[in-house]
Amino acid sequence: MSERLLVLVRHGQSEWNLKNLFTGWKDPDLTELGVKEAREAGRKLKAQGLVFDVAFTSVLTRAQHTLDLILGELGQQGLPTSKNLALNERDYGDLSGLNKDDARKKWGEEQVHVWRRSYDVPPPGGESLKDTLARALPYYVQEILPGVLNGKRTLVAAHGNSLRALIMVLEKLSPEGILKRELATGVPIIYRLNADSTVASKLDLAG
Ligand SMILES: O=C(O)[C@@H](CO)OP(=O)(O)O
Repeated sequence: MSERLLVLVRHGQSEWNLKNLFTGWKDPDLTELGVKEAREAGRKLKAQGLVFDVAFTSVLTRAQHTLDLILGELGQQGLPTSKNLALNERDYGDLSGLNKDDARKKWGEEQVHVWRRSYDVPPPGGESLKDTLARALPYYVQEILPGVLNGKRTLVAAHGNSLRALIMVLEKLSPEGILKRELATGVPIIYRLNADSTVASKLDLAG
């Protein structure tokens, strides 16, 4: 049976993660720690004996830089890679660039939590997770999943919320279930899929 391998990894810490700013479609690069996290992710995947046939990422620097660093650790620079806006972080609209603690003071903890983690409530001028899923899921189903089911060992380096959208589908999470799901920066999650595209196994390389 061919290995239906799909690895998801959120980018390493970005300059705006460090400054606690809503980022969305803004395009900061990785911090030094983010670079280290990305390299460590590559080392962990290499230690698992993994080799990839194809990679996917967003059009944002922090995800592309993370992917490059991971592939460097794997000795797989130049791996065929698709870069697409469909995998971009959720657009935080009017909140982009604002400090998250300042936002909590202005609008309250609960409202900010709803904007950050709920399924269908968008931040002002931005995308809800549902909106993000509406662009990420078709891309996953049409561009990523067919290769995985045909045995192409696949690596996806993207963002906290675009990956939460995919994980909601992969792990069949409800809107309540996805509410409390967080993705650490630079921590690969290794999925192996069944022939019917459901999850056979999941390994989170945290710690
Ligand atoms: O600001 C953002 O774009 C995201 C990811 O960094 O933040 P949050 O985790 O609050 O959705």
